[in-house]
Amino acid sequence: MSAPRLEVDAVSVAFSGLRALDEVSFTVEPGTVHAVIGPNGAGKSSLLNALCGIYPVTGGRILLDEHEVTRLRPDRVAALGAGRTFQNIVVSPRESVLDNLMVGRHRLTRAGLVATALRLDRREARRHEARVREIAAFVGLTALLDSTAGRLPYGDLKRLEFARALCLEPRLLILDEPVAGLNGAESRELGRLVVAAREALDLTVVFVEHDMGVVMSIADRVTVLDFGRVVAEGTPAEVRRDPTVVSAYLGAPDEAGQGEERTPQ
Ligand SMILES: Nc1ncnc2c1ncn2[C@@H]1O[C@H](COP(=O)(O)OP(=O)(O)OP(=O)(O)O)[C@@H](O)[C@H]1O
Repeated sequence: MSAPRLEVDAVSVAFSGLRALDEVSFTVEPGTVHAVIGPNGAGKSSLLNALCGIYPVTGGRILLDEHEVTRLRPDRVAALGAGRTFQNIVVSPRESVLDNLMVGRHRLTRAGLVATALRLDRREARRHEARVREIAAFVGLTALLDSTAGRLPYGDLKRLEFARALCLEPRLLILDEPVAGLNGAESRELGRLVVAAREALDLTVVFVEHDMGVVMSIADRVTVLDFGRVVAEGTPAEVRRDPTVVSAYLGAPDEAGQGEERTPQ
């Protein structure tokens, strides 16, 4: 299975009168890394939740290749190959890193989560564990596989979440603020891993991120949201120069040169 094309066509999401997304359209070409940026409350998380079937879409269409996923339940969207991480880390703190990653495999097991919980057929379990170990090595978690997830430093937890999304064997990888809270070196490393995963696993990637350094260095294209609408789209260089983006989001440097924008790396 190859990297899919994602088409978001005039998608709206509303909460009791509030339009979190207002006819948002953009296309993510197969095998590309696409960033969604915008100020707080712009609708970025609502967009990811709409893509995954978590938030009901009130208008428009979402297509993953030829499949319309607009009104599918989250498990059906996942079955078509969408795997994601969340803004707030969601791991089982008392379980080991390995067990947290094995849970990421449940979509791929014959009977789903119940079988995972009840213990898989031995041979199938060994096959899944071997794959999980490969992914852990790819993300640099091998030495931590037996560690209790709840005791990991924040940077390792973020990598665990990323690895768990990869364990779903997604074709479309959706990341909500993958580097939030990480220091510069950790952010660059995770950014590098996203690009490496895209290449090694033939993925299409959509991510929301506030760290402009990472956005500018790993995204092929960027969609900018403000008040639930697309205000700009283009390559990182184009978006960076767009006057609407500079005033709405990046922040023009003030007279003392203390603008909000973070320097791309
Ligand atoms: N479940 C919900 N119920 C009601 N309103 C919601 C819900 N989720 C989001 N909203 C509203 O929709 C708008 C967009 O929120 P959203 O979380 O998508 O923005 P965001 O761009 O992800 O912000 P941030 O960068 O702070 O995460 C906001 O006004 C928010 O209050």
